Amino acid sequence: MAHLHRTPLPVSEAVERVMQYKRTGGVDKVDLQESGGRILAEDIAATHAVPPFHKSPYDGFALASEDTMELSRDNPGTFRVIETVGAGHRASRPLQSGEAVRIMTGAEIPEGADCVAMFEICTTEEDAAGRQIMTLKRKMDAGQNIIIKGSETEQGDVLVPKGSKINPGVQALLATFGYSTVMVYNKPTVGVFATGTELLEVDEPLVPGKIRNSNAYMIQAQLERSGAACTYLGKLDDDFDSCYEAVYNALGKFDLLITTGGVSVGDYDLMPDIYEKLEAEVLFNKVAMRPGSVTTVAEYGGKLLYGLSGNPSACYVGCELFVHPILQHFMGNTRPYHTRVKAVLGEDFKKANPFTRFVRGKVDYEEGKIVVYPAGMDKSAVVTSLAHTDVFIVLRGGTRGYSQGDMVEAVLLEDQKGQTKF
Ligand SMILES: Nc1nc2c(c(=O)[nH]1)N[C@H]1C(S)=C(S)[C@@H](COP(=O)(O)OP(=O)(O)OC[C@H]3O[C@@H](n4cnc5c(N)ncnc54)[C@H](O)[C@@H]3O)O[C@H]1N2
Ligand code: MOO
Ligand SMILES: [Mg+2]
Repeated sequence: MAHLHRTPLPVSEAVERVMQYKRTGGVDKVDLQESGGRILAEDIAATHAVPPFHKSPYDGFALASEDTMELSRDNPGTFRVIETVGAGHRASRPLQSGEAVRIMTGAEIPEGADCVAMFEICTTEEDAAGRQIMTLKRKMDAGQNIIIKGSETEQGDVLVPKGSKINPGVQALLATFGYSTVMVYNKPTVGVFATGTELLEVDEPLVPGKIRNSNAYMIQAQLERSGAACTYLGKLDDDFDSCYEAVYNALGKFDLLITTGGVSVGDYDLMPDIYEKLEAEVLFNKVAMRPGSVTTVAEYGGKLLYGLSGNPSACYVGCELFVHPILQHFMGNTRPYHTRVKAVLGEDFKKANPFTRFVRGKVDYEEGKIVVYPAGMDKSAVVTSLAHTDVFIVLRGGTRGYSQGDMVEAVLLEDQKGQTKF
C-alpha cells in the first residue's frame, strides 16, 4: 500500500527527468555492409577527387575541339579512329591532330582530347586500307561532354558529418572513398523481462486464466526499430524473491533494463517494492497521460530501469516516449526525439481527455495533407490496434473530444528524421 498515492507528472517533465540520465555510448568499427541505420562517429571526407580523372559521360568519340572549328553540315571533317577505350581502360598514347578515340561512358579522356562527340552525331566507315574513319559534321566546344576531374567533389571535402544516420546514399559514399569499415556509435544493450504469473510463452497452448506474453516481443521489436540491441531475459512469475533476484542480477549486464507489468498498485504488482529494496531512485511512477500513466522509471547505479505497464497499449506508448530518445542519444543521434507534425484528424474522437492522450493511430497522405486516424479500440488493455499503429495522435489534456477535420499533433513513429526537442 506504500505506493498507492502517486503524483502525476506532466509528460514533458517526465521525459526531461529521464533525459537527465542520458549518456552517449562508445564507438566501434563496423563493416560497410553492416553500417545501415547506424550513426556515424566520424566525419566522412572525400579521400580523393570525384571523378578522379576527366571522364566521358557518353559513348562516342574523344577528339580535339580545335580540329572541329570549321566543321558544318556542308563541310564535314574526317578523323582517324586510333583505338577504342572502354571504361576501366586508358588510351595507349596521346591523341594527335586529326585523330579520334572511340570512347565509352565512364572512360578516361585521352590526353590531347578535350571534347566527346556522341555516337549519334558521328558516322564511321572503313577506308581502303581497312582503317576506321569517323566523319563529323559540326563544331565542338572545348570541354563539351567531359566530366571534369573534381567537378563533383575535391579531396578533403567533408561530405557527411559525424552524428548523421547512415542511409543507402551514405553507404554509396563510404564505398566510393574506400571505407570498408566505418566508425559508428555502439548500439545500447537492453535487457527485457516480462512479469506476470498469467503469462504463457508464444508456443504454449492457451489455458483458462492465462494469456500469451506479447509485450516482450513487442518491446524487443520497438527497441530494434529504435536501433538498440535487445535481449529477452524471459518471463517472471509474480514472486518477490525470484523477481528481485532476476532484476538485480541483470542490472549490471545491460545499458538499460526494462520490465513490463507489475508497476501499478495491485497485490502482485511487485516492481515498486523491488525499486525500494534496491534503493533505486524513482524518477516518477505516474505520468499525466493515457495510456501509460503507470509508467515508472528508476535510476540505479547510473543506469535506467524502466517499469513499463503490463497493459499492451500502455507499454507500447511508454516505450516510444521514454525509451526511444534515450536510445537515440546513446547512439549519438543529435535529433533523438520522434518527429512531430501537424496533421488533420481523419475521424471524430469524442472521448474527453482529462490527461494528454496518445491515441495509437495510422497516418495517411491525402491530396498533400497528412491525415491521421485512430488505429482501433482506444483502451490501455488493447493489443489489436497496435498492429496498425505508426503514429500517436496527441490529444491535449483538459479537452472534451475532437472532431474530424481538427488539426492535431502527430508523433511519427516510423520517420527517420527525428527532432532535437520533445
Ligand atoms: N486500483 C488501481 N488499479 C489500476 C490502476 C490504478 O491506478 N489503480 N492503474 C491501471 C492502469 S492505468 C494500468 S495501465 C494497469 C497497469 O498494470 P501493471 O503495469 O501493474 O501491469 P499488470 O498488472 O502486471 O498487468 C496489467 C494487464 O496487462 C497484462 N499483461 C501484463 N504483462 C503482459 C505481457 N507481457 N503481455 C501481454 N499482456 C500482459 C496483464 O495480464 C493484465 O491484464 O493497472 C491498472 N490498475
Ligand atoms: O497506465 Mo494506464 O495505461 O493509464 O491505462
Ligand atoms: Mg498490475
